[in-house]
Amino acid sequence: MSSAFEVRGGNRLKGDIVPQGAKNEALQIISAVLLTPEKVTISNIPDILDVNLLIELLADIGVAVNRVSRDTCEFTAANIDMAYLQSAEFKKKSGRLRGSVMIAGPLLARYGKAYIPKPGGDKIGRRRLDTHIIGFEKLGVQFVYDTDDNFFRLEAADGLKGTYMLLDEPSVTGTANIVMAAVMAKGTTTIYNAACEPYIQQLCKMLNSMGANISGVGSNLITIEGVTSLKGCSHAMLPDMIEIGSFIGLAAMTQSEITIRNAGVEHLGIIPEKFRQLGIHLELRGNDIYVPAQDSYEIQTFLDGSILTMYDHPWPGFTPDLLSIVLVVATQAKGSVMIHQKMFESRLFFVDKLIDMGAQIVLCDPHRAVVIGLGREHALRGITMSSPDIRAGVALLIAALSAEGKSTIQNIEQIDRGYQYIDERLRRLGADIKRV
Ligand SMILES: CC(=O)N[C@H]1[C@@H](OP(=O)(O)OP(=O)(O)OC[C@H]2O[C@@H](n3ccc(=O)[nH]c3=O)[C@H](O)[C@@H]2O)O[C@H](CO)[C@@H](O)[C@@H]1O
Ligand SMILES: C=C(OP(=O)(O)O)C(=O)O
Repeated sequence: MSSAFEVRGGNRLKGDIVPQGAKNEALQIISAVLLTPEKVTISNIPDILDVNLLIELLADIGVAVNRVSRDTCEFTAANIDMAYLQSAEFKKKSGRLRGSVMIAGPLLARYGKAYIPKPGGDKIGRRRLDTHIIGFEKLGVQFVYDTDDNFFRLEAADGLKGTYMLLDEPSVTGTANIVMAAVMAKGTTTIYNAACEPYIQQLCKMLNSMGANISGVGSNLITIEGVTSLKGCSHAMLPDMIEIGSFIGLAAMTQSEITIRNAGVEHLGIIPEKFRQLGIHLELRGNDIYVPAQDSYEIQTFLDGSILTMYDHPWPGFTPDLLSIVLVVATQAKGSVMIHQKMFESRLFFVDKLIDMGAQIVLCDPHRAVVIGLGREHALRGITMSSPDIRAGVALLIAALSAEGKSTIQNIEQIDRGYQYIDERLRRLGADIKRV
């Protein structure tokens, strides 16, 4: 696969686009197939690098994988090769994605043992696993951590026992991991300060359909009554809300009229409102989102007239994964906004590329950037740049599509990790983009 996008900016795009199945839901759901020896059928799976890698990893461990169609897979985890989990190959492959960390919870539930090599994912700041490990410990797991290769060996010698726990922070993958570990623990597990975003809700819904007994779904207090075994099920992934937010931003930035079909609007929480705060018009039409072509958009101020701040917060707050998109869209707005990325400390450095393109941004510190919108007084100019992480990569792509002239975006594996056939789908909307 080639590794750069060549983009000629300035085209107004037009048409319909259907979001892919959600990447971050898929990573949880596909890990959960390890909880049963029975067949689990999963549909609306996005065809993206991270998800394909996780599927490959499961196949390596011994899960029978039958790809029924491009977006549907049957998984049967009847025989698991626990020895493989200590191999150099497993460590290497796991290190290529974040989601690999979530195979630990199900393995602990089923076999009382698991191994976590240093996970991959975006290099966007420290990404500690304390919430996962401390949660497992509370369930009766002992661990040994090898600092040389960042390898956790986990074992519940006396089995897992339900308990009350108050999480240090509402970690998304941490909550998923602990829930999966607890579904077959003895007795009742109560998790307070749990993450409660739609993907966690989807995971709990799936586990309940497999025979688990989870209540409090959608809240930050999850109660799990342990059961002895789980059975197979079918599950369909929600549309990817981060992709949906990216398309809203793309439409506004390129002055395009785009309809995002089957957007799962009831699961989007505060996302549409955040784009409206940037002055972007969008209409929810049934399950679709219609974004009209807009010559300009004006960032709102707070009620007292002071400059708007947009910051990330655990669900139902605004996801950190859309702050890079909001930031790039603000560069062509009228008005100013402070972007405050509270969760990750290295996610805003990509603004230097936007500044090179002509955007007016002050990076105050690693967490905060002030964007002074150009109000379309002049266009950004195309440059050659490299994509540092998945969302910054797409933010740069959006900038390039709106810019004057040619841009080259290198390191697009970062974008391919999370956006399915993105060049092909954007071309269908009229974008001038090719892989080189
Ligand atoms: C595979 C997957 O699903 N990845 C997502 C998941 O990562 P992941 O589950 O790894 O992220 P966590 O929820 O654990 O936390 C993300 C970061 O935010 C910090 N933190 C978290 C909660 C909090 O209240 N305060 C705080 O500072 C954590 O210390 C950590 O550095 O959730 C993140 C937060 O939505 C998203 O960016 C990732 O795309
Ligand atoms: C940070 C992200 O992904 P990961 O957790 O897989 O690195 C993301 O999806 O924006």
